Amino acid sequence: MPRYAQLVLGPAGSGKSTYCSSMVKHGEVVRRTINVVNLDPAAEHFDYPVFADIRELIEIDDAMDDQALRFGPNGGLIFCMEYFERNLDWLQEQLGEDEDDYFLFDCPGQIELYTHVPIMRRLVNQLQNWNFRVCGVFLIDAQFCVEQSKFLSGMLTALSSMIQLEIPFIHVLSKVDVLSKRDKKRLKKFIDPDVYQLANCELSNKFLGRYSQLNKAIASVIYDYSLVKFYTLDMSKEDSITNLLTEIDLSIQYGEDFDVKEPKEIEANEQDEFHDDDDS
Ligand SMILES: Nc1nc2c(ncn2[C@@H]2O[C@H](COP(=O)(O)OP(=O)(O)OP(=O)(O)O)[C@@H](O)[C@H]2O)c(=O)[nH]1
Ligand SMILES: [Mg+2]
Repeated sequence: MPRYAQLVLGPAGSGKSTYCSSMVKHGEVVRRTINVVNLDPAAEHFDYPVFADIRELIEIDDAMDDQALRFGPNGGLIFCMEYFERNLDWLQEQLGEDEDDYFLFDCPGQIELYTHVPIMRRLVNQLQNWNFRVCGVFLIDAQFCVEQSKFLSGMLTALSSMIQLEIPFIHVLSKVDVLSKRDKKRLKKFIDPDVYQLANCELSNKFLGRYSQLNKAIASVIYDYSLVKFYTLDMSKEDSITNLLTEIDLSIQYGEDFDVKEPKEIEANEQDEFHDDDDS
């Protein structure tokens, strides 16, 4: 039986850890076990029950306090992730070998990990060797959408991660509950955006107008990768979480391998329950 993994990605503060804890809570409601692994050596706070924590292997202070290394926060984080990459047997030990496990990996927000540093790609390869079906869930703070150029830059980061990791991706606009009614209406044009229209919309802005060729080129790259589908996540609505999890499960064919109960099996179970009721 395959195992299932979501790499929860996105810029710092986009809502990755909050997403993980809301998925765990949702799992409890629908009686599904969803485990979370913290992969952020610099994490200070999260409120989900952590199944495995990279900080038991190495944490950011180990790198930054070392007088010989003399790292700053970003260099220290990359150092920690390189150390993690050399010690993936630690992760294997933590994950165990149970079948049809479902894990969320709460990843660091540093962009370097998704542009040119190969660590996350190696992690994906290793998880796939351990029989995991892996997808990327990329969060962009919906408040980014107030300005098209910010939104386009968020999309480029998502595109870079897609190219780097070569796994199915679900793109999420997070923190929708924070938006005003007006901004929620404006959001519609970002869910299935006409990227060309977006790229051109700032021509009026004198400064940005000079970059119209660049914006058009960015738009065509994004369009070619059919990146433009976004899902919204409004934490205040249970069905928003349900719908998003359904899309993600589809992208990793979660549940396709469960043995479908034959009708007679279901009937027999119902009979048993029926008799049990009689005996009680
Ligand atoms: N209103 C609202 N606030 C949110 C939501 N998701 C996250 N936040 C807030 O946004 C801030 C950052 O959320 P985190 O979940 O820590 O973001 P993160 O991506 O894990 O951040 P890093 O680990 O630093 O990269 C916190 O103050 C959260 O309470 C949301 O859906 N709605
Ligand atoms: Mg976090």
